[in-house]
Amino acid sequence: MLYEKAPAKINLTLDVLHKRDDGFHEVEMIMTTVDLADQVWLRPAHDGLITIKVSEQFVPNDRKNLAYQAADLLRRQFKIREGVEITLNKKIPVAAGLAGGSSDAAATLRGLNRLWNLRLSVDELADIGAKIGSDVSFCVHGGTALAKGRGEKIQHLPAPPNCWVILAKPAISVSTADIYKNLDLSSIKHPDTAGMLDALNSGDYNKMCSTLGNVLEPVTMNLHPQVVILKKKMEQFGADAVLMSGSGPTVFGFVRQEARVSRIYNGLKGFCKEVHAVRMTGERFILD
Ligand SMILES: C[C@](O)(CO)[C@H](O)COP(=O)(O)OP(=O)(O)OC[C@H]1O[C@@H](n2ccc(N)nc2=O)[C@H](O)[C@@H]1O
Ligand SMILES: Nc1ncnc2c1ncn2[C@@H]1O[C@H](COP(=O)(O)OP(=O)(O)OP(=O)(O)O)[C@@H](O)[C@H]1O
Repeated sequence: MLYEKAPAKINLTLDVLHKRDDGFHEVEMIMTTVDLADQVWLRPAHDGLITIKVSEQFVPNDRKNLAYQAADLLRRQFKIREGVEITLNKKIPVAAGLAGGSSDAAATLRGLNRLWNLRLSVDELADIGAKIGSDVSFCVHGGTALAKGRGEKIQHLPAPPNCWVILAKPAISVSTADIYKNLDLSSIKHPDTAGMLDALNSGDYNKMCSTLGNVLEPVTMNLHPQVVILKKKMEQFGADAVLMSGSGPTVFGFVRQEARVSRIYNGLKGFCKEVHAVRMTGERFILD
């Protein structure tokens, strides 16, 4: 049996440049992995079938699961006869804007590359991942990156300055497609992507805090006022900067002072079930 870690991501920036002819949006976003991760186990199956066992009741255990799609794609492309039993221990909140499903798919690609001895590079795996979902390429690489195109064009960046990240997910589910559909391209307030790149290149914590921005945040907030309330609470409890990740509804806050972490965490726990205090790992997956 083989193990792979599947970490969550957060968006430090998310900008939409325009809508493309294929219906997707051209994005420019800076993402980084955090140390909240699903656990993925892969066991060879000699019956030639792909099966999914998943700890979370609301996550599909059939071909709708992105990890299934990852295995299926690799099997077809490389004409593999063997099957695989994929066990997912979900730790990342589902439908949260944290790329949980995408990261499971990415971990499955990395793991099967080893299990089936395919000798593919990270870039090759990321290209295959792009066929499954826009976030999968980034999740194959991990670390910190600027993603362009649909999200699949990756440029690596230095890890963010060290701090705590408090994640809080309100008890609602958000459909990414719905949020993009409700985005009004004529009224976008673009985030300062260049400023965030400077902040990362110079390791400037305050600049990172002041250049956080996500054009999907007002869209999700408009549909789900709980996100507005959560962001305000996190600011009131003392986070240095707060933003919604991806299409939401998870909100994250940066904190440098250790003493404030438990205050914010405990304060949020009072009315929000899913709260995590994590760190940005900057950990990139490099295959040998
Ligand atoms: C919001 C983000 O998570 C930020 O990282 C991503 O942009 C979305 O990534 P994802 O969930 O992997 O998205 P996909 O599964 O590829 O697409 C879900 C839906 O979101 C919309 N979508 C997604 C990505 C993109 N660049 N433009 C889009 O318009 C499309 O309607 C698509 O049908
Ligand atoms: N392995 C998986 N883990 C979680 N959800 C999955 C998985 N495979 C498919 N799904 C489906 O995908 C939906 C979105 O789940 P996911 O946790 O990936 O969302 P997300 O965090 O918003 O992702 P993203 O940030 O990439 O948009 C779920 O409601 C579920 O039905």
